[in-house]
Amino acid sequence: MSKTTSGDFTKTTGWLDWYTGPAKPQFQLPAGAVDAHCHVFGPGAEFPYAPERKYTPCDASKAQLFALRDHLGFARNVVVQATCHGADNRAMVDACLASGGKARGVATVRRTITDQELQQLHAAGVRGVRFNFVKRLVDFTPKDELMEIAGRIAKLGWHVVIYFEAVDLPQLWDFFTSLPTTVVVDHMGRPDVTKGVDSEEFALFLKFMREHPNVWSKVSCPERLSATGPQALDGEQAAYRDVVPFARRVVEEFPDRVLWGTDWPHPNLKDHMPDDGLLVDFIPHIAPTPELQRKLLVDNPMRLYWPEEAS
Ligand SMILES: O=C(O)/C=C(\CC(=O)C(=O)O)C(=O)O
Repeated sequence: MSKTTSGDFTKTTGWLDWYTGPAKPQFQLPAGAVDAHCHVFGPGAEFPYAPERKYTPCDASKAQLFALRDHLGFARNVVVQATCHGADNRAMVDACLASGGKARGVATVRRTITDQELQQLHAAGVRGVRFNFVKRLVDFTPKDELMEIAGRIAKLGWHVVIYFEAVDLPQLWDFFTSLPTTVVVDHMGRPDVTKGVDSEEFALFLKFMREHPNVWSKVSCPERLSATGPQALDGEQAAYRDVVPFARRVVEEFPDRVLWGTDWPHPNLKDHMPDDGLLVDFIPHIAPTPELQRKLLVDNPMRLYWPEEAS
């Protein structure tokens, strides 16, 4: 059944709604596992979508996110501000506050934010800001504004999450490598997997991580990166095989600097919507040992988002 968008909003034409009734994963997540990349959308009637947004999604509430967390076997979430909410962080903050300490957040902020507002975000559970360079999602923000924000949030012990396409890494390199914080790359910098894991493009990404110990990567979103599938649908236990070598390479070379997340509710997918239970079953293909799984799903996200509890 198609899902709705409440308030004065109409979903973008062709919008794919998140999957209803996901499978129970066959892979059993380690105790304390963190879904370190997911979003909430609205609901629009309560938390209006931003005027500058590039898409209007179906609603995806905090209650629906928490139900998915429990169903899949995660203990915690990191809720990342989605561009459809611009720099209005209220929906993400509301989810963090309602989670009883089980969610932390990544915000989008402008240079006009006051120190007091940053403190309020911190108190709500925000531990990072996201800088988005994907042109179909956001308008350009000057780098001096971003660097100024990075300097301010560094003082709070936060990190910067960056989202970009692989072809843009060379031109963004100098900016990224001068950021003063831990830097977390979304979705491995979106490699073109048809070029192969030994391509120059992916080698540059690995070099970026190798030469900069403050750079981490989310090895998430195979459903976005895959060219040949198979899709995580209909019980498929070996989905997105073309993405596995990329994520596995990153997990094995940088086991202490990787994170994983569902990316629920999967904004802007074009051809299919994955079954989130089967997406979880992707994890042992990229992190084949219990030790790698524990680092990816528990130790690393706890160190970054709940350092006061990390062992
Ligand atoms: O959810 C993601 O990570 C990826 C997105 C959406 C996004 O980043 C956003 O709207 O903020 C994408 O590739 O369209």
